[in-house]
Amino acid sequence: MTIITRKDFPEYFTFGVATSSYQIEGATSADGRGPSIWDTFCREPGRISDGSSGDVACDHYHRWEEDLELISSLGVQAYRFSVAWPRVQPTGSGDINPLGLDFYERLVDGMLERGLDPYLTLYHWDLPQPLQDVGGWANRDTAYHFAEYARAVAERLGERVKSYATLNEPWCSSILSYQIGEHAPGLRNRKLALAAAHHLLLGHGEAVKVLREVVPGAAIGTVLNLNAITPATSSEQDAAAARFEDGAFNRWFLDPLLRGEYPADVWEAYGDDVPQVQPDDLETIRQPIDFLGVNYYSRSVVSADGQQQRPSDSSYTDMGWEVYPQGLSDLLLRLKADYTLPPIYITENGAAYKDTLEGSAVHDAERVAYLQTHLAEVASAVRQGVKVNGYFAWSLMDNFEWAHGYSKRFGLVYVDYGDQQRILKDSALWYRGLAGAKVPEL
Ligand SMILES: N=[N+]=NCCCCNC(=O)[C@@H]1[C@H]2[C@H](O)[C@@H](O)[C@H](O)[C@@H](CO)[C@@H]12
Repeated sequence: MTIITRKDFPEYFTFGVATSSYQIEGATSADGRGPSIWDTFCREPGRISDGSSGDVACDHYHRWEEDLELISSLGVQAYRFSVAWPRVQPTGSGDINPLGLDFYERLVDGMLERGLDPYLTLYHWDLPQPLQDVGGWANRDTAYHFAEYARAVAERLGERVKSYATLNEPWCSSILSYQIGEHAPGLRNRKLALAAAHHLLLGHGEAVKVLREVVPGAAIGTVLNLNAITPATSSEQDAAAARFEDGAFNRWFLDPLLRGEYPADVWEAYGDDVPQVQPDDLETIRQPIDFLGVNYYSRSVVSADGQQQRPSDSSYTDMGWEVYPQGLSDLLLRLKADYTLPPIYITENGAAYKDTLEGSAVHDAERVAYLQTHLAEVASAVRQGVKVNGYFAWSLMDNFEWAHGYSKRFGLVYVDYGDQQRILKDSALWYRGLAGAKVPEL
């Protein structure tokens, strides 16, 4: 296995850890927070595999200082977190809740006091429920409400926040949520899903306009989950299926954002389900961004019969995702070849494994290997000329893993949900050795 060290990365490279509001904060009714679609979804029987919710999660809302100390102890330079829209604007429009903004102001100032760069995500899936009551992202108005929410956050936090990402993984917020139904609001309607995807992209564009006005000195971008996609065999049918999957999963978001157009082949295939696009929408969506966040976990091996293939010579994480580090460099080189790109951050990469607590240790060798091999691919892509400015491990700590509840652990830090103890896993110790290493004299 390639052993990587700090000198495999450029001097400017940022190492960080990432979380999201609904997955770690808990305190879902504290200080004026309104209900989100995930509060609703978790109460619907059968939606969450262990019947849990984010009501308590990692109790980060109350333990935020301890957690900032924990992040700082990992030697990272940056912390990627998200703001809960329902804390800031409980109904999703109209009145702003100052107590909600107070929490994030405390958090950001706490980061700065510890020398941590705040990387803020405005939307990591916790849509205020009142907006869903009138259609959610399938309703075009939500895009405009999102921009006003972005204004409220940026006006309070300003340029103390180094980096503002508008969305996290719009594919998940639309297709996984409105078509596949695995995530909140749990609908199964492709037309609504494609409308939601369009309005998420439109909301991104409207928010970029607002952020350019309010925080002109901050870096502004967005975050996509992207896969490397491989045909199962060399047959033309499988190659065509892989091309379509790439169009529907990757390009459906990359092309509007970076080229101002939807992929024509996929658009054609969607027929009457395609979204209603107003004349200026794509110009709004394609506004220049200062970075593109890429969340990479695995690759897709696609066959014409639609079956997800599981190559037998690969290993798999506890999510059943293939461990395929080369897919990350393949993806980055493909992005460089096919698009005019802003700098990239790997805003999420990590793995769930069945962790066991042994005294006060967790020997998560598989996760260490996963991180090492994927970071080696990032270093390789950088050597090949891809402008990658940083890497955020998913996740700082075990947390609420959406439809899997607390049954899947992605953290570098183990969370004992019984007493909320945080325990560094071997992967945290390993990551500290890399992220916290002195930058080599050039
Ligand atoms: N069917 N199906 N799905 C295939 C694609 C699912 C992709 N899921 C992600 O990327 C989510 C991202 C999220 O930001 C974070 O909040 C999640 O905790 C991690 C781990 O799950 C990843």
